[in-house]
Amino acid sequence: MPVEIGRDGGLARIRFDNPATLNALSPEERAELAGQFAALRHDDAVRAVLLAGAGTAFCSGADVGRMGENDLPAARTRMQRGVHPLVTNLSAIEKPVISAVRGVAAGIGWGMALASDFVIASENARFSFVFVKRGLVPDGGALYLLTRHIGTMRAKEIVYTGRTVPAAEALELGLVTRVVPDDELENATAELAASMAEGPTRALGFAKRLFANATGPGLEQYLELEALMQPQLNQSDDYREGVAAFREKRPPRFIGR
Ligand SMILES: CC(C)(COP(=O)(O)OP(=O)(O)OC[C@H]1O[C@@H](n2cnc3c(N)ncnc32)[C@H](O)[C@@H]1OP(=O)(O)O)[C@@H](O)C(=O)NCCC(=O)NCCSC(=O)/C=C1/CC=CC=CO1
Repeated sequence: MPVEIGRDGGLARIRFDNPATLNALSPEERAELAGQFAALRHDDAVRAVLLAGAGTAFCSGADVGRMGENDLPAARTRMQRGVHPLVTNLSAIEKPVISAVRGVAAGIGWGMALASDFVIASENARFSFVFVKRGLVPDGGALYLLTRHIGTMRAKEIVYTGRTVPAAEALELGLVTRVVPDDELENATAELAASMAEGPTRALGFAKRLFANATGPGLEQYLELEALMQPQLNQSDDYREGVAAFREKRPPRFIGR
């Protein structure tokens, strides 16, 4: 199973486990994960959640090998049923969620980390919204979350270039909670997760809901707009080229439509 679920007292652990693709997620795995997030939300025995990746990466986002084209209605349905529940169900877990990021966190992989309450990164962690390189906009609420964390000006530079943000810069920007040496990542996150799992779960959950409503309109409203745009890009020549370029291991040659 490429997504592993484990329990340790009040702590639920989720591990993305497909190291050959840097833990990319297929559509089926995204659906499975969204279901797991919904279950964790309603499980009173769960008091904190830890997300991590197997091997050298956190998660490289959607499996590009599985990225194809859909007609407009199908692409919209896929966004609303297959991508958005991942981030809405994760954000709706009213318990502390901790992401332990080693190596790559890209695309929806970074989106899930951004939707967490704590991001503990190892010194080799690197974050990127590669969407622009595939001719797409960031989805799963990534742009919304990034803007809330660092403001529009800095978010635009990261989104428009699709560049990689190394751990040290992510810390400076306020995109991660802490950076630790690689060999301390497990201990640092286990300690934090254990203390959160022993916390006043209800108060922490309410604080989380207040944070979600502290600035601007809600994530769900934003996602409606996203679901109008990404399906249109899914039909474009530049999307086709972006996916082909990744598969053929060459830079994309975009034509602007
Ligand atoms: C920048 C990278 C993340 C890391 O680069 P690097 O460290 O040089 O590692 P690579 O050599 O490129 O990768 C090692 C192997 O893993 C395979 N791989 C990596 N990422 C993926 C992936 N996402 N899907 C499938 N396979 C992947 C890679 O091919 C290598 O395998 P081989 O050794 O056999 O060749 C870089 O890897 C990279 O850019 N990866 C792709 C990132 C990406 O485009 N993610 C998807 C973004 S879109 C998204 O997340 C979500 C959605 C939701 C659904 C629908 C539509 C859009 O978006």
